[in-house]
Amino acid sequence: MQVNEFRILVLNPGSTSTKIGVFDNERSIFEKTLRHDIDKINQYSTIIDQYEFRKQTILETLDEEGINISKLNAVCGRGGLLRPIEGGTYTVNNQMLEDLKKGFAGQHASNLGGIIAYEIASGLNIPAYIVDPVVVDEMEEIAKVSGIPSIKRRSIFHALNQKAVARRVASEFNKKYEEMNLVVTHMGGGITIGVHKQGRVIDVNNGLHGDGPFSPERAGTVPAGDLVSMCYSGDFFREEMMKKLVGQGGLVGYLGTNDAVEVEKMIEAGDEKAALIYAAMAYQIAKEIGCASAVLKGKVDAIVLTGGLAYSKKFIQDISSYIDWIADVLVIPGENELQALAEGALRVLKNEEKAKSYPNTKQELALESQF
Ligand SMILES: Nc1ncnc2c1ncn2[C@@H]1O[C@H](COP(=O)(O)OP(=O)(O)OP(=O)(O)O)[C@@H](O)[C@H]1O
Ligand SMILES: CCCC(=O)O
Repeated sequence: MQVNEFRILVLNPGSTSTKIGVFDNERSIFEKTLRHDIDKINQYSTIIDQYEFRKQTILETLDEEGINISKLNAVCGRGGLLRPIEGGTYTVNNQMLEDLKKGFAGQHASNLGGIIAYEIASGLNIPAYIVDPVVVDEMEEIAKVSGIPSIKRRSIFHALNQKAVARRVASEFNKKYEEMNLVVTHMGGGITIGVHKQGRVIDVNNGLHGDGPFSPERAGTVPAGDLVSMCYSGDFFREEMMKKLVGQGGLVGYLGTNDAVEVEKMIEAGDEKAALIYAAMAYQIAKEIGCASAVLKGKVDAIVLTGGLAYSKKFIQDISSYIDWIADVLVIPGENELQALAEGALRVLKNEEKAKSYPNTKQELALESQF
């Protein structure tokens, strides 16, 4: 390593895997997806209980790969369901650890990111960070009004990938992220459409709890009156209703799979129901992009499509046919979350940005968990 080069370990825990990477500055020198046996995962009653097992698996893998962790300068994990905070790189502190452990805004595998990063980093006396967790909240007040006074719209979305992709697009335009107006659509297991106005995501659908287009495994917005009737029908427990929204909604609910590749095979084989549902998912995404463009009053520099579904030419064509009159449509398939974590930590290590302290404000600290 040269002077001014920083070695960063990055960790992105997902529901059945943990993606890890080691970066020398922006350059990846090692990346691996550690797949966890589903029976092993199911032995633990909560996500937090998986902490020791996942940490050991990471450390053993680094050892097997001959990566000497004493050479690390920082560890950076994907942040989880914390209090709503603005985007950026945060130092993992005691309040954050407490909120991640109890799941301040719910249980999510990414809650483990900050905890494991902290545990590895503190043993090495180096800093631990998280970057752009799913609860990044830069929404304007007007966007939070729901129509029922006791319900506030919430910002839960693919902040890490959306912001990384938006920065990349800005640099392709030779501009700063803060100079661009972008509509960024992440299309994975969940789907979120963010209105990026000059470096802030001023409106976005809550991709986790039933809002926006339906997705491979989530229901998105559904007719509210019918949902209330189902809840009170006596036919379903609360957990069953929640699963209809997250896990068993969307493509899973209609077609029994969350795999869009599989759905495209069904369509090629002449399955008309699959064709209708897949077309409806593209239609709902396009409608949401239209809404996001209205928030920007039509001043949209580009529409960006990213996430796993962006690998599908058919799906991209279908969405584009509704929205390409609004602005150029840029396609950046997949997600680059490990790179984004490394870059977030690096901006701080190089003193280009100051690490933020969690929580940022007294109002954030005063919030009470609803979970
Ligand atoms: N080549 C492809 N063509 C069509 N669909 C694809 C292709 N590759 C991946 N997908 C689909 O993308 C979806 C998964 O996307 P992704 O991997 O971004 O999700 P995830 O990481 O599990 O969830 P999330 O992005 O919400 O965190 C699946 O429906 C998968 O079938
Ligand atoms: C919407 C938050 C990220 C996810 O899909 O789990």
